Amino acid sequence: MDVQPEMKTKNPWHRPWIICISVFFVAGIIAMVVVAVVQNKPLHQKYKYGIVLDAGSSHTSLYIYQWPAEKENNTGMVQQKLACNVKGKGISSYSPEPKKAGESLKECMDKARDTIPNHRHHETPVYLGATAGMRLLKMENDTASEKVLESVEQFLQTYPFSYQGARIITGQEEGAFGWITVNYLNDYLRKASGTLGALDLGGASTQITFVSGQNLESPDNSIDFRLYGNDYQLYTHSFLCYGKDQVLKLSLANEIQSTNQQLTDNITLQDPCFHKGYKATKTFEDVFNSPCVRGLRLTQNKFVHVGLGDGEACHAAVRKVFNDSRCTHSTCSFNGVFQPPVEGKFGAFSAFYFVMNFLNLTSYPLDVAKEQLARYCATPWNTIIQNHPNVKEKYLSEYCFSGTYILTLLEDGYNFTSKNWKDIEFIKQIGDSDAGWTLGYMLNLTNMIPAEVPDTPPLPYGGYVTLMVLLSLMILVLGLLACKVFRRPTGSTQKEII
Ligand SMILES: Nc1ccn([C@@H]2O[C@H](COP(=O)(O)OP(=O)(O)OP(=O)(O)O)[C@@H](O)[C@H]2O)c(=O)n1
Ligand SMILES: [Ca+2]
Repeated sequence: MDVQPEMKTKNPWHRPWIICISVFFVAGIIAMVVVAVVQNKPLHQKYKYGIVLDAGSSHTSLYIYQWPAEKENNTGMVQQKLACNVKGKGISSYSPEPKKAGESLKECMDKARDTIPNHRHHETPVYLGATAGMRLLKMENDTASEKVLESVEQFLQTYPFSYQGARIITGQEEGAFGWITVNYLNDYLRKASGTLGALDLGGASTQITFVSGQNLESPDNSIDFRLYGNDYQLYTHSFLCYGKDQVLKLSLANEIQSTNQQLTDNITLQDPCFHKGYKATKTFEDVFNSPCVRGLRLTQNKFVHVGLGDGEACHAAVRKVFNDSRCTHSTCSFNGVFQPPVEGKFGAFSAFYFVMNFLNLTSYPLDVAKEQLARYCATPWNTIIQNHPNVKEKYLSEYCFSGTYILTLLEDGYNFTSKNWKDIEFIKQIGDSDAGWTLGYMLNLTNMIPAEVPDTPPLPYGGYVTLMVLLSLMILVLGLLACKVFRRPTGSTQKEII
């Protein structure tokens, strides 16, 4: 019968306050675990947005960028959400009817309005930057370029976004922001170890930008940045008129002028850069209607453009668009422009990529690329059309010329060699974002690339919560163990009870 008092003393759960404390302990732990799980669960992200329109010489593209709202100042957070190609030609082509320049953007702007959540519209900045096509129009006709810009300005302001301006960006900006884009997307800016040079080829201009350890002899070619605590001295140059469409005009004009034929109707231009069997009637105006092409201003007269398909002769013809004379610096690229020797790795994008990718030449050594291109140029026009039934004939006819121009520009112009050719990577996108100047432009204008490294807590938030829960669990277990040890009845007390 004396068993009963012994049981009562040994089982602590019969004491209400112990039950109470235990319930609170367990509830506390459950609460902590729930908080940790909820906090660490990927949040339903709230994004902010920015829109940049790239008004290029050949066409306009609209880009929507997005980034997590609460991580505005963190690095590497901005991504491309949407790219929309505006139908038709570039805005500079609307100079005879400027009103239509603005309206041409409607489809893509409507798409932007539908893509970005309504409650973000009013705070979403919209920028339009125009490049070489508008630079040329401004040179030719300042009033016409103002009217085109006014037209796009007025049109963009009819949308509910935060309009931030439409302007012609400089060649230096185009080069530098392209460099920022590719280095931001590769996450090279926070690391002090190496950056990626940027090569951009458009329809009307081309840019080369890289970090050079050399003394930059010409101030026009030098840009300094301090980004994430690192200083960069960039070499950059933009060659107006050396985009692939303008160079084609330059080259045709050279060839026409060297035929020594009377420039009347129906002269024949035998062109090594077009395929054998290619024949088209073109007007002199098509060739001479640009401020890049000096000399003749013949209007309605026509010529017959006939292909010869001779890669070597094409290379010789393309070389003539570079003027190698008079370099007043220690080293030059071409046309007397200062350029230190190329250094490090390069990303080559826009038409560098479109053309080299079409020709399947993105991953060969220079010598092999030259051989393959010569073979492509020698392929008869009929075969080319049969092999690419879905490519517009105008574009198809120009790839031999464009490929030859790209190899010539890189080797003879920028002085790449077969040794450092492998340092050029032909890229379209990095992750899901297109390589180009637009992202860098927006990052700069929204102050999203700080000069100094932003202060960050030593632990990420999720890690912090997990650590706190683990520590609490450990303290709890230790507490319970301690309770058990201290409450274990000693032999003498047991005896007393018995
Ligand atoms: N898929 C594509 C897209 C474009 N192009 C050609 O590539 C050239 C350059 O295109 P792009 O880089 O878009 O030039 P723009 O930005 O319009 O010109 P710029 O930068 O000189 O203002 C143009 O001749 C265009 O016809 C191409 O061959 N294949
Ligand atoms: Ca461009």
